Amino acid sequence: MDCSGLLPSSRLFFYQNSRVLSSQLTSTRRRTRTFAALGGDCAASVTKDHSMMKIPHVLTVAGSDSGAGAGIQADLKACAARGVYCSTVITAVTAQNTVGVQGVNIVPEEFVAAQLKSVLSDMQVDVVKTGMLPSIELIKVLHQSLREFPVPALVVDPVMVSTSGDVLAGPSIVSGFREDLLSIADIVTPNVKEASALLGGMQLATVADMYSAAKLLHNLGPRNVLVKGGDLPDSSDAIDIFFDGEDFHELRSSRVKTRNTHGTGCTLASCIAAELAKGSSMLSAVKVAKRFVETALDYSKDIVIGSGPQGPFDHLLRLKSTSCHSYRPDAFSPSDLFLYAVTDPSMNKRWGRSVTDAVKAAIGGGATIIQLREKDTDTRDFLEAAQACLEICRPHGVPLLINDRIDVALACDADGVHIGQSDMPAHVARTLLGPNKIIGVSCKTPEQAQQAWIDGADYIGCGGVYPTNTKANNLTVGLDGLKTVCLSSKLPVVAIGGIGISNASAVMKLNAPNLKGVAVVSALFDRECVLTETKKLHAVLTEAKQMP
Ligand SMILES: Cc1ncc(COP(=O)(O)OP(=O)(O)O)c(N)n1
Ligand SMILES: Cc1nc(C(=O)O)sc1CCOP(=O)(O)O
Ligand SMILES: [Mg+2]
Repeated sequence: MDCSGLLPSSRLFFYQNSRVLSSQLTSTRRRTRTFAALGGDCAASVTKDHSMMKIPHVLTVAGSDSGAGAGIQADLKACAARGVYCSTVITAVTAQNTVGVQGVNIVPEEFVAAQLKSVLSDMQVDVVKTGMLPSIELIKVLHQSLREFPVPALVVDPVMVSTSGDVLAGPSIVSGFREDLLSIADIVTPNVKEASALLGGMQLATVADMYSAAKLLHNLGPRNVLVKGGDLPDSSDAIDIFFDGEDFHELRSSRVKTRNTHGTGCTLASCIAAELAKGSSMLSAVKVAKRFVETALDYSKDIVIGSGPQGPFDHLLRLKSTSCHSYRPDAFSPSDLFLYAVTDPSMNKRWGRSVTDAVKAAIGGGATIIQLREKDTDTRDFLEAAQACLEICRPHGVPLLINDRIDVALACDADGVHIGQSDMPAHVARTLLGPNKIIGVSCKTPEQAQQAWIDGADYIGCGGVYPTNTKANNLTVGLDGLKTVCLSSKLPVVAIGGIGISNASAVMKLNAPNLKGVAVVSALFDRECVLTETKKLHAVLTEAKQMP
């Protein structure tokens, strides 16, 4: 639904420009990849043809953290890690370390206005991201500057309290956010405490409360809302609720056990801004950002900086990792394996649907990853189908993998491949695909699982858990075989073979280590309504996951 007719004029400007942004930046995105591959800033300076090269640009309007874990410093590092240029407007200078905040010096309004003018009047900013805005007056200054120099998108991180519990903006700031910023924000990213403050003290104790808060916050005007549940007690996952005004998405990542969480909120919002600047859809930007934070926290969980209770983490891990198991920023999150839909051309033909309709319906029902297993399809048709399916998957942030055909994956820039023991060896696929693509390998034994890990795979598919008619002469390993492989695997595992609504729960309740989800073909695609069957399977898996 297009509601732009109902919006105040300044908001209309943001909307129109946001729409332009993604198409404008499609070509920029490709250049960004080359830019990153060549090694960041140097690539720009060695460009020989001097043709105009627009680099995605985020302006952060936030406070300085002397300890450099959060604030402006986190934003700069996050944008650098995501390959995006970042300019800075400093609203306050804090004396801060891993113990807490020792002092705050607010920058005078006129000087914040001067910084905003300097950047916005000269540079082509794609996204403004806000952090610490310590007074209502500063919010008004920002609002006025954005009227004068409109930008394509605005990410509002409503910072009020630091991770150490120190107050960075008083309660009166809430009215500033509500009156001047939320109505022009493309996304607002409060944690539960901030969401509660923005909603007048509403109690937020459960995931259900987060859903209600997301809806209520959306009513205040932002185009999208992300309520972050990292502070909710009693949850093994970090659960965030994303709401775009029509659909909710429950986004999960594993909760990393570490003291080094200072600056996660700033980093997440900056990553969202960076991905938007590169041309991503909002949901995809949020998913990539969440994955980046999870990976950076995991990478940094044991580092020691400072002696206080809240340490910073390391944003620039990518520059330091060299092994084939090193961090790959755009790759893969194990939670993607939750509901893995694998297509089959003969089944889709039997039910009179195209592969694109099948993929659309599977995603609509909650599939978290798609594999195109188009056996016996002509290469040209396979490539066309893959390109069309990528257009469907990308806006939803759902990875698309290609079965067997590395050439097809390379040709359409798919997110990765799934290969078996008689396909190309995984280490060769890794060499061909590079570090940023997802590689899954079929394994029936612990030895194969070990080899997949050595070869640089991202996950393994283990089956057949039950007998199947979909793959001829397939060896059934059973639940016991699955458990044995899961116990030995260093990689996340997805179970496959004869799995459907009636037995998915039994598979998940094995509670085998590393088992992240189920992969299914016939239970989704050899049915009349893919959407209904996917929704049913999603519900079964969600319930099984919640069982102790
Ligand atoms: C998720 C997943 N697991 C296993 C397979 C089987 O792959 P492979 O052994 O290469 O057999 P084919 O699918 O190529 O017949 C899979 N496709 N996906
Ligand atoms: C493609 C495939 N691989 C398997 C393995 O055991 O590695 S079983 C399988 C077919 C899975 O189809 P369905 O969900 O219809 O049983
Ligand atoms: Mg294969």
